[in-house]
Amino acid sequence: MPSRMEESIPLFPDDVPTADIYMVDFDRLSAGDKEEARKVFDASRGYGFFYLSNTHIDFNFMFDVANETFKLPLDEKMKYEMGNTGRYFGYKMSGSNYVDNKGTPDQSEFYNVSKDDVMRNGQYKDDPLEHPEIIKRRRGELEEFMAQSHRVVLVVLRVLGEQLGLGPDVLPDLHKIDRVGGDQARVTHAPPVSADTITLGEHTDFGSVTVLFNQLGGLQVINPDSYEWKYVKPQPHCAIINLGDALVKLVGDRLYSGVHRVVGPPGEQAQSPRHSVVYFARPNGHIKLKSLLDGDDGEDAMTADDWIAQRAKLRRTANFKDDTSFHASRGTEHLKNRDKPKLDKPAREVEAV
Ligand SMILES: O=C(O)CCC(=O)C(=O)O
Ligand SMILES: [Fe+2]
Repeated sequence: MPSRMEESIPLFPDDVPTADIYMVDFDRLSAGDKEEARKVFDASRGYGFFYLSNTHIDFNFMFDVANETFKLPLDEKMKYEMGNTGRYFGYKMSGSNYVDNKGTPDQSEFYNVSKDDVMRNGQYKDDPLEHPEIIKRRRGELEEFMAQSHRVVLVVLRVLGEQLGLGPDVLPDLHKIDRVGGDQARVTHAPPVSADTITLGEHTDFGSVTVLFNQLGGLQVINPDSYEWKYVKPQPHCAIINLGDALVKLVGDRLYSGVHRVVGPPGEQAQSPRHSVVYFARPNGHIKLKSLLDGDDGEDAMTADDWIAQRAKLRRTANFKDDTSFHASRGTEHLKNRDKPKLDKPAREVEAV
C-alpha cells in the first residue's frame, strides 16, 4: 500500500523520455546471484546507473531532515556554509555552484554531513563539527543510515571487483568505514521551477559509489550511446545507484560514471519543491587514484581527498572565471561521446559471492 507521503506526490508523467536502466535486487545480489551481478556490471559499463530494491536502508527520516533543515532561516544555515576553499561538509547555499560554462548559478541547496564526523573517526573523535539542532538530534539515525548505505556500497564494490578480475576484497579494502575519508550523507532542496530550468548542473559524481533516494522526477542522465538526456523515473522504495569518477580512475576507465543533472520536476510535479537524500562513498582519503589494473605506479595520481577538494572548489561560482576554469572543474563528464569503457581483457565469469 502506498504511504501517505507517496499518495500526496503528483504522478511522474508518462510522456517524457526515461532511461531504461536495470533493476537489481540487493538481497539476491548480496547472496551471490549471478544474474543480478551481471546486471550490475552491464549497468556500470552502460548508463553508470541502476535501481536497487530491498536495500534495507532506513532513509525516510532523511526526507524529514531535509524538510526541517532547509526551512531554517538563511542566516542560521549560513553559519555552516562550506565556503570556497574545497571544504565539502556543511551547507551549500543556492547559487554558490554554477550549472554551465557561462557560470550560470545553480538553484540547489545541500547539507553535507561527514561520515567521520557522525561516526567520530579520526580528528572528529574529540572535536565534532557544529550542526543545526535538527542534524545533531538525528545523529544516531544518521549513523545507522550511513552504516546501512556503506554496506550496500561494499557489496557493489565486491561484485564489480570480482568481474574485473581484481578479486572480491581489493575495492572494499580501499573503502573502510572506520578509516577517514570524504564519505558523506547529503540532503538537497530545489524550489518549484519549470522543467526546463537546470537546478543542479551536468556532472559526474566525484567518489566511488552513490546511493540516492528521490521522490520527484528531475534527475536526468545522459544516454552514453545517443548522448541524449533521459529522466530517471523515481521507483518507490528503491535506491538509485551510480558510479563516480574515483572508482573509474581506480579501475583504469573500465567502468562508467554516468553524466547527470537535475532539472525542475516534469509535468504536474513541477509545482513541488524537490528534495533528495544521498550517501556518497569515496575511497579512504589517503588512497591514490591510480589504476589498479594497469601497473600504474601512481606517481602522478592525486589522493581521494585532494580530488574531492579540487572538484568541490572549482565548481563554486566564486571560483568561476571562464571556459578554462569550467573545464578544470570537471571529471569525465565533458568528454562528449566518451569512448565506451575499455575492457582489454574479457570480464571474468561471475563467481558466487
Ligand atoms: O537530486 C538528485 O536526484 C541527484 C543529486 C545529485 O546528483 C548530487 O547531489 O550529486
Ligand atoms: Fe550527482
